[in-house]
Amino acid sequence: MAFPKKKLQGLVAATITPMTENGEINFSVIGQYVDYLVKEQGVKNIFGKSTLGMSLHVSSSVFRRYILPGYQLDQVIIHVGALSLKESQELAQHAAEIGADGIAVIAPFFLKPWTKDILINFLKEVAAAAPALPFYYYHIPALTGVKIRAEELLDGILDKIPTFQGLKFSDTDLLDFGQCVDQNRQQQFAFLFGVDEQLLSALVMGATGAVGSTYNYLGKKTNQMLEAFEQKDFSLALNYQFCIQRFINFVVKLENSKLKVSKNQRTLPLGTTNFPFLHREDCLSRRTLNY
Ligand SMILES: CC(=O)N[C@@H]([C@@H](O)[C@H](O)[C@H](O)CO)[C@@H](O)CC(=O)C(=O)O
Repeated sequence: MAFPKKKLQGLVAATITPMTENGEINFSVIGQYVDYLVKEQGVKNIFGKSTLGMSLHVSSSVFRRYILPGYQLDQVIIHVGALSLKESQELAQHAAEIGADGIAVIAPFFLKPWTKDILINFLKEVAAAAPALPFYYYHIPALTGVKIRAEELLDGILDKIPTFQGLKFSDTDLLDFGQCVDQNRQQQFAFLFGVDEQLLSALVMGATGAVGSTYNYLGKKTNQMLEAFEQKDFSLALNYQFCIQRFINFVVKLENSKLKVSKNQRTLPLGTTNFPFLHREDCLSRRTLNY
């Protein structure tokens, strides 16, 4: 069985994909990006080929850059979900070759698995293509349209996928999430929550970490919330969560207004902007972060 160097916990940033003006991947800023995450946001794990970073469109070879020695990242998890099993297996093998610390897979979303067994068999085949890598199931039903409950999927999962290491749960169904934790207390699974504005509720339900887009720019603030929670200062933790909620609401409105572009304006594809660097100062105004 594969075990990670250490259990994946704390914050994991879903990576953006830095682009040049010409729409090419901007490899030259990746070092700076990682430095910024580690030193300014206190985030030491990344989730590559994320939903935020246009997962299915970005070549996994980009992530070779993040694994270079000297980058101070604890773990690099690479999402290897794809529409075909073969492609997903190739991505899994590639992730192993480039030295990733784990792989994650979403449910195929075009020809969807309609039972738990079909989904498990798909995941099992992908996991088997990288048998030395910890495997995470990426549950994001709103985007895949696959509504199989995570709790059902996790039932007996180690018999099928011995490398199973945890769940990335990007859904607001806290009952399902809580049941996953409750029914797997004997296991050392990582329970990584993926709805950043609800993280505090998930911590109460037993989340061991979080994967999300906002840790690119709210990592520091969210780490303060984790610290307050750890210290059992729940009132302070709640203040942080509300502050984070207000901020995300502000960013979503800002992004929506940017998407309303006229016919002649050019816009970058979703998730490929250099947003955290461009707007950080504007967004971190006292008004929005006042808690
Ligand atoms: C639907 C979606 O993109 N959810 C985000 C959240 O981090 C989300 O952006 C955040 O909670 C703000 O709504 C993550 O769960 C997704 C993620 O980790 C990824 O990009 O792979």
